[in-house]
Amino acid sequence: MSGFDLPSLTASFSGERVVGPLSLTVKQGEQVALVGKSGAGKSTLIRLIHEQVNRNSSLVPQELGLVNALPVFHNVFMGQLDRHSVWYNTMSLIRPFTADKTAVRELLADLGMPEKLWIPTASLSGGQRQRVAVARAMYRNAGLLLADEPVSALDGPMAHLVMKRLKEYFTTSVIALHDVEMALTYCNRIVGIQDGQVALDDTSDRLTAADIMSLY
Ligand SMILES: Nc1ncnc2c1ncn2[C@@H]1O[C@H](COP(=O)(O)OP(=O)(O)OP(=O)(O)O)[C@@H](O)[C@H]1O
Repeated sequence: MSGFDLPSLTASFSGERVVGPLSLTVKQGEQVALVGKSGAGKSTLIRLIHEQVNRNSSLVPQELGLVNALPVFHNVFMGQLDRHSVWYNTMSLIRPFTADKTAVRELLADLGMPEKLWIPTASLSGGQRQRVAVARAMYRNAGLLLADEPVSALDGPMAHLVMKRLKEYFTTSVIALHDVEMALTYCNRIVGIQDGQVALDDTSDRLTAADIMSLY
């Protein structure tokens, strides 16, 4: 499964509705940017989608979810933990297999940080940590990418490199983005969220930055 059809998405905190009720259908091949002002409900919506599709997605959460005590290799390898036996995962913790080391090193090279394979994750910069979370999602290689501001800590050229890689790697995606130009460049559909509801839904080629800015 890479697309999804979720008819009834809602989320509340302390009895207050912050998302929905709304329905969202994403077809295979759609690369969807979720846009909207801070607090509109984008992260909550990504969490709701992830709860429903779970194992069938590669997730880049805003808070990254890295294990600081482990080197970069192991954090990226975690993307495939549920695909291996307990024995294989334990062996990989102690002495990783060559095929996995090669695959993870190649992913890191694609993201501009090949030399960081054995570096403790705690010692990385914010932008490097964000790319480790992106590499973990790529290593998982599920049909659907769910990403919450995956390039927010990266400088311009690096942000473009990572968005390009994500676009090449995942044919179907839902990505929360603050950068409107980035959304129009790397996604073929724009879904605008306002007060927890869908306020805009169109293909990128029919929208301008000004159309999207009306949400802010
Ligand atoms: N754990 C929580 N407890 C209480 N309220 C929450 C919680 N998480 C989110 N909210 C509320 O839900 C609403 C939507 O938040 P959400 O994080 O989904 O917005 P967002 O569009 O992703 O914002 P941003 O662009 O700043 O990340 C906000 O009003 C927020 O305060």
